[in-house]
Amino acid sequence: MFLSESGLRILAAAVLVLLYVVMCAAIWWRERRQRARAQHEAAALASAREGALPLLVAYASQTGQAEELARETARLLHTAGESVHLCALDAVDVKLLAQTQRALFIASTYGEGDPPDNAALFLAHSMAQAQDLSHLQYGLLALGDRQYAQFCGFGRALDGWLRAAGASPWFERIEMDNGAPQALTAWQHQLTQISSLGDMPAWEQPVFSEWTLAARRHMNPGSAGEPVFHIELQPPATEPALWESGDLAQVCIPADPQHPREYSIASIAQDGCVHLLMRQARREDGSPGLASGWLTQGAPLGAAITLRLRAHRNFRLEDNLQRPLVLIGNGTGLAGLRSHLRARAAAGLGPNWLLFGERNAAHDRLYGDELQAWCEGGVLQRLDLAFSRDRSEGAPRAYVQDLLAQSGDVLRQWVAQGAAIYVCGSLQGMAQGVDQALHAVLGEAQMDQLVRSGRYRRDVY
Ligand SMILES: Cc1cc2nc3c(=O)[nH]c(=O)nc-3n(C[C@H](O)[C@H](O)[C@H](O)COP(=O)(O)O)c2cc1C
Repeated sequence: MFLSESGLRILAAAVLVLLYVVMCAAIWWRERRQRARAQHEAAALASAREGALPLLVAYASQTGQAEELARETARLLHTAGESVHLCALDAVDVKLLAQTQRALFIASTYGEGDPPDNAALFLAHSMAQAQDLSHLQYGLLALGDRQYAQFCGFGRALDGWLRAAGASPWFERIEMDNGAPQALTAWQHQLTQISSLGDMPAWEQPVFSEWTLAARRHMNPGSAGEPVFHIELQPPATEPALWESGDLAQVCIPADPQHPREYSIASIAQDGCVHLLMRQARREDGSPGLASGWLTQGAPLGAAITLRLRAHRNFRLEDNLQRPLVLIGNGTGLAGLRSHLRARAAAGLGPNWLLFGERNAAHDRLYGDELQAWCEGGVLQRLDLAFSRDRSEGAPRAYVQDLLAQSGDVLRQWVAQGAAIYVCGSLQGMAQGVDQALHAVLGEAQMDQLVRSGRYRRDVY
């Protein structure tokens, strides 16, 4: 039996609608399962030792390393029979501290000795006042990198504040330089001392697997900046590769396997492979950077890449899924924003507004066709681009933060309608400037409220 042309069209439309319904149902089902799992985890952690005051495990984490260590710490203590309260430092206030007798803090440092975003309010409010914490015993693991002048700056400040408030450290602050395993061993040792509940179960090591370098495309030929590449990595056939938009990929490179590099994922799980947007870094002698040089140039197509997906909860959509989104970034920061836009396009969610900055329109329109198609298809309700080097003689350079200042009224409207703001890209220059512009347009109180409610999220480096 043959169908007429209109019959075929109806059939094709019906199949499309069916596929769409199945995809929506799958997304809904996955979210339901994730929510149930999170509730179950929280209830299980809290109920381990009925009656005992829970041990507080609080993390200050920007890209999730401290958070990951805090989760593993909480899991171990819980398995050892402790009742544990796990949360971000911003969720800790004076009242909670007054009721807490034992606490573990795991805190990283950002900017130049600054706290991560999810500890900024704690610093501004709780740490700004003197408190009596003489009832509190605590342990502290500070994460940092000795290449920065203010090594473990925030962890040290937190430790100093706790001591000044009369809290008693169980042990001297442990400082972890760039993920050094010795610090982790010292931390694990201290945990066995604190819990005094018998042997601690083994710490779960992160598991890497072998992915395949499947494609690589030069994105900005002729650019005044360093070359940028779109890279596709195929998961191993044996493993389902699941991640959420906003998550990170950790890559181990052969020349430096002890220090995995982290990149924002530019694709979504439905794409079937991880996309990265990577700029080739240059060393002082002009040679390509160790990791970016290998991934953008050294490794041949088909090469095995040792990779692990890492949840980046601070930058996921989570509760903001149904909200309007304002996405702001520059350069390769488009990666994290693109994953959100692809997720929004797949789920048919909006409205979305992208503000993006690069150097020259002629060479640096990263994913330009895709952005154009999203504008035409309605995925992007608004697209504002700032090309800093395309300026008329004598005019000042315009950056993405300047676009924000120009669109103040529109931004205020979007936020009034419940929008969440996501920023991805370089901290120096872009994210700091954007933060100042947002404060100028929206005001302190509104920004405080956005941070508190998880509507201002950043993946900045
Ligand atoms: C933009 C940026 C700024 C940083 N600034 C500092 C710093 O001032 N002092 C420091 O010790 N570490 C600094 N670090 C290193 C982080 O603290 C370190 O990578 C940490 O492991 C990150 O943990 P997290 O993923 O929990 O945020 C910085 C890292 C980045 C990307």
